[in-house]
Amino acid sequence: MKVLITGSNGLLGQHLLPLFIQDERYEVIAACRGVNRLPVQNGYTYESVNLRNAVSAQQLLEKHRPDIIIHAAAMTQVDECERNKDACWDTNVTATRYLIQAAEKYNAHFLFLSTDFIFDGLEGPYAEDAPANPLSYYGSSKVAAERLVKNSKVPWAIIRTVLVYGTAVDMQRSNIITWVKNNLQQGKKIKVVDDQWRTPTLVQDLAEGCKLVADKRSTGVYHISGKEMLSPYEMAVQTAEFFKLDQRLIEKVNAKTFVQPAKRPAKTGFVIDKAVQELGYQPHSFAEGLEIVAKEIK
Ligand SMILES: NC(=O)C1=CN([C@@H]2O[C@H](COP(=O)(O)OP(=O)(O)OC[C@H]3O[C@@H](n4cnc5c(N)ncnc54)[C@H](OP(=O)(O)O)[C@@H]3O)[C@@H](O)[C@H]2O)C=CC1
Ligand SMILES: Cc1cn([C@H]2C[C@H](O)[C@@H](COP(=O)(O)OP(=O)(O)O[C@H]3O[C@@H](C)C(=O)[C@@H](O)[C@H]3O)O2)c(=O)[nH]c1=O
Repeated sequence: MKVLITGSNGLLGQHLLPLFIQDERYEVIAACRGVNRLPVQNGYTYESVNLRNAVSAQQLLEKHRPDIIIHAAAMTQVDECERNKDACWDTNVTATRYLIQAAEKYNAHFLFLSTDFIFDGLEGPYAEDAPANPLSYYGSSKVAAERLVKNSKVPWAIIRTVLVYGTAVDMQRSNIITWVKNNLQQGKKIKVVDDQWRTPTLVQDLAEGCKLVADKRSTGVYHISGKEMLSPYEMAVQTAEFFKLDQRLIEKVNAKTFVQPAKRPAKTGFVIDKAVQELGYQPHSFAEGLEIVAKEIK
């Protein structure tokens, strides 16, 4: 069984690869732009490709004809997406369309990664059937890409997740744990909001959720996230406590004073009952997640 993982240099991609490489049922193709940044360099095929290029995307699938495509590649810097809408659309929507068109030629199973940012955050936590109403351009691009997936002719699954944390090699963007830890360790003050709510997701749990969907060839929409609802402020305090760092450096702010270029939905978070019941998905708690991340950082 051939599986293609796009965005393999990214936070999720770097944790998906080892899961599939160690499962001898799968032949793994990793695809990303630029050089392969993965620490493990054998046991799979790496393809350097810019998925915004239609011919490259087409040729990637024609060459390998993967049975399963896990499309994790995206432009994930939400504020950058607001400032550079064309790049955001080209990467998150147009590249997805190219892959779907190529997959339809031989009916590959298409697994698409999406986000809680498709919701407006007025009524979280959200189940899979909640109506989308994105506040950011990034969120809108994911709504558009989901629509392409849902209207495609291939068997598809959409995995939505929330505020992913963990470590990876050469991460292009920090995440809440590494951001809080690095700043406090350097004695820097940080302003953290206490009026946004998320169900933060350990990257290993998200990777496991994707593997469950792939193994079972499940189709439909699944919410795969952590199980606890926390504010970034609570996450920051728990991170400081865990790493024995100075909590006085954490200044509690709210959306009135803390403004980012792209509007964030206030209260998202996911109801994960469907994934638990249908897939056997079982995420770690945030405290367990901190333990796991701490072991990786050492
Ligand atoms: N992180 C989070 O909190 C959440 C993530 N998600 C979704 O999960 C998925 C994975 O996220 P995550 O791993 O954190 O994202 P990352 O930003 O860590 O990784 C995304 C990867 O996609 C690659 N990529 C971007 N543009 C292209 C392109 N044109 N051609 C080929 N590769 C490209 C990037 O390459 P390069 O390394 O060169 O930049 C990067 O390796 C994404 O679809 C994201 O929207 C959903 C909710 C939350
Ligand atoms: C940078 C920063 C963030 N925060 C809060 C805001 C937010 O709730 C949380 C994370 O903020 P960031 O801007 O780092 O991350 P953000 O862009 O909000 O993360 C999003 O990424 C995309 C890919 C997704 O799909 C979403 O699920 C979500 O994970 O931390 C602060 O309170 N203070 C700060 O200085």
